Amino acid sequence: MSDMAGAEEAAADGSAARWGRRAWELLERVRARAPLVQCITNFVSMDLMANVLLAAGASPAMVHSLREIDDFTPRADSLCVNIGTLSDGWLPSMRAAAAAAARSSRPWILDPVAVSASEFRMEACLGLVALWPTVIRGNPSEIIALTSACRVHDSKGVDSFHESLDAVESAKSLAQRSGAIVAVSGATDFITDGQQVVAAQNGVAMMQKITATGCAVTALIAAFVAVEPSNPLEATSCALSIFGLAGELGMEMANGPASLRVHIIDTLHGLSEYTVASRVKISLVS
Ligand SMILES: Nc1ncnc2c1ncn2[C@@H]1O[C@H](COP(=O)(O)OP(=O)(O)O)[C@@H](O)[C@H]1O
Ligand SMILES: Cc1ncsc1CCOP(=O)(O)O
Ligand SMILES: [Mg+2]
Repeated sequence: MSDMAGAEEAAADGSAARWGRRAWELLERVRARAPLVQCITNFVSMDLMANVLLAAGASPAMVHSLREIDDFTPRADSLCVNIGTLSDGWLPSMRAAAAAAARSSRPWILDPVAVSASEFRMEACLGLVALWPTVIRGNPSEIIALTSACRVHDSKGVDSFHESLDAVESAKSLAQRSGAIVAVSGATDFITDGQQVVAAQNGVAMMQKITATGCAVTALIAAFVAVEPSNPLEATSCALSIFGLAGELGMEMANGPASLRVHIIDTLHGLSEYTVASRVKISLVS
């Protein structure tokens, strides 16, 4: 091996080791502090989202009545807003909670589920993006559609019909315009602040066959950002990688999507320092 190749490998190893330690540090912080994560989310995802947050050590609360926002949102450590089953009744709560979180300097995270499915969803999301989300996490089709503010008529609803790499430029542009960290999930998750791009490469394809895994990882990001609000780029990258790692290890015991769902929750609960430090795959792309 040449000196240069050796130095590059050492640098890559050093960076991988640093991300492994960082992911463990933030998971430990979530376990120690049990951040209260307010979730205004779709009916499909409520159970998985709450269980993923609990398994990671956070404290979920599905609180969505407009009449509770002023009392509750400023006391939560972070807020997760998910438009998966959007209705006229819930949109004012989402707006009020996002504004309350921003006012009380609490991080809040947006999941623009199926944003291109209707004019109603797109307008709602654009309005929410204007309320300064800390992070926006979507699948590639959602991030591309939201960035161009366009309705894609061959949309597949909540599932993506693009690869995550296809959405990196859109993600950068959305991050620059919104001031949010933007995360695109997929075989490789890409996370950007509009300048730097980080890749998180844990996960298994079977995770796409379980409804609400995307919603659940967005809530996990909310928990990680709650304990590391000053560096949402790193917190988001670590949350995505840890969730993917739970998927990888869970898949070793699973027979299909239903048992994988259970094993993801169990694995997340039991992750050890050694496993996280040695298996997290995060790298700076640019
Ligand atoms: N092909 C894949 N290989 C590995 N992990 C994947 C793959 N597709 C999605 N994931 C993971 O599954 C989770 C949900 O992502 P995704 O399916 O893109 O979101 P959504 O459910 O919102 O469409 C993420 O943690 C992501 O990293
Ligand atoms: C099936 C479905 N329909 C409305 S919301 C929802 C869940 C979407 O979950 P995810 O975005 O994590 O796949
Ligand atoms: Mg989704």
